[in-house]
Amino acid sequence: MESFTIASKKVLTLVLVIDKAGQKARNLILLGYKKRGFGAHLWNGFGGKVEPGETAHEGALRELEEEAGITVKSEDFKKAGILLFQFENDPVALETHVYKAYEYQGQIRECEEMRPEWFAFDDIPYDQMWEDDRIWLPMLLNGQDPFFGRMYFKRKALEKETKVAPVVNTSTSAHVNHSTTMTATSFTTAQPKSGPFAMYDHHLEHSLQGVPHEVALDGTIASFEN
Ligand SMILES: Nc1ncnc2c1[nH]c(=O)n2[C@H]1C[C@H](O)[C@@H](COP(=O)(O)OP(=O)(O)OP(=O)(O)O)O1
Repeated sequence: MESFTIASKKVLTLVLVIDKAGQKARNLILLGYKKRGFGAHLWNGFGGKVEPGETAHEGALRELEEEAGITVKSEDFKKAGILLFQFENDPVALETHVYKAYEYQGQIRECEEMRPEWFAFDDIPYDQMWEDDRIWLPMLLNGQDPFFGRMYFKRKALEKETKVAPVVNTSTSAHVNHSTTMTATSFTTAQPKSGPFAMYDHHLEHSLQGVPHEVALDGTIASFEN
């Protein structure tokens, strides 16, 4: 897979907060509707880039507070795995550290980037999420973690501008050229499913001896966190 070679990577975090309701009520997961930026118009966990000087654990807690308004005690925060996202013809991979929490403190609130909402486990909006989520999220919810996944994405064919057919104005019989141009943004808004990327391939490993801590540039696990 020549076009998926990694030269460098960015470290990101992704946090899933779960409310285990007990036997009678339904288990719930907190997702956020991303209002802007990378992955806009998709539901996702909370997270973002790890800042210089931060560990992934610290960055994940910070992003959860910024995006959902809640805090989690370090001891209630569990590493669920690493997902390495690679994009065709893009040498920068996204090494995403995934965490889960069953307890939290504070009031959940919306921010300018994310709109949080609880979903029952059997009502998760997978058709409005990144395509890889339906592969690993059920594993996380069933306690089949830690996992390590490599997900390969191809950019959808959006670079070329798409002309919409001219419209005939029947009242005047005039041929009005309303041809418009579809941009990546309008495509994403109209068809939120998987955003402007399509998943091309994936490899998922679990039952690892430890939780992956870092991924080497050749895509293999560099070290474990125990
Ligand atoms: N494919 C896929 N599946 C599931 N989750 C993700 C992906 N790709 C991703 O990037 N993500 C997650 C990982 C992060 O939680 C976010 C992306 O973070 P981003 O919004 O770019 O980071 P911030 O630091 O918040 O960004 P700005 O504040 O700088 O806009 O999506």
